[in-house]
Amino acid sequence: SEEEVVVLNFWPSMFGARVIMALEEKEIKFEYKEEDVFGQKTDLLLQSNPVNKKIPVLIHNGKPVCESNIIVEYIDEVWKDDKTLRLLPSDPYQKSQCRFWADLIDKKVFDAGRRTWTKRGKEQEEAKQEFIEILKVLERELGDKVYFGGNDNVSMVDLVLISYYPWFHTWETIGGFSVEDHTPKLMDWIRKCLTRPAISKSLPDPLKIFDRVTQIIKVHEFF
Ligand SMILES: N[C@@H](CCC(=O)N[C@@H](CSO)C(=O)NCC(=O)O)C(=O)O
Repeated sequence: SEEEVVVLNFWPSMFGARVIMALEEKEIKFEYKEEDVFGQKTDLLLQSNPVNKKIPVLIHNGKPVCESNIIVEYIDEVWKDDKTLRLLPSDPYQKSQCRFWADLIDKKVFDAGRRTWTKRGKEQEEAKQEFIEILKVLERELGDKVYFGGNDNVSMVDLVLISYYPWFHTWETIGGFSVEDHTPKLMDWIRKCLTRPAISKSLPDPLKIFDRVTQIIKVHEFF
């Protein structure tokens, strides 16, 4: 087809991963462009996202879309026919709940997770507790469903939360805890998501992330 879809990404990014997973789950062809966001940003990135200068950016027929969850909704709206997976419900109320959980995850999981490796002592302990607490809230929300999106397919909420999974190993190792111990049913959901090729092939390798973080800690002498 004449559609041109380009994604500007940075391989460890949970925000970029959910955009890639959305494209893969909906079987949309796209061109992947890696950005060295903490080094030299390309002119394409600076022109495509002049306000925040961040990845991910989706460029659809030359038009840039920024902010990961806005990109996922755009993808869901633009590519929708009866044989394409829908990532958000069409019912306004159900859609509002989907947005609520995606927003909560990006507020809480990102912040607490990051502090499990950037803080030490009491602050690290607090971050660990917060992280485990939000996972428990999410495990309760999942309940007996297979996915957050229901029993047969993933939704935007599943993609947003699973996009953090590659970071769990780092947070558990540095933080000294195990997600499995606290939220076994959420671990089952993770394993279920990872059986989906569109998800497993789009997520960065947890060990590569761990290596990168340990390098950052050494270089910045965080502690
Ligand atoms: N709210 C945005 C966050 C994107 C972001 O932080 N991108 C980071 C890389 S991943 O951590 C980024 O591009 N940072 C470059 C910079 O801050 O200059 C979204 O959801 O898309």
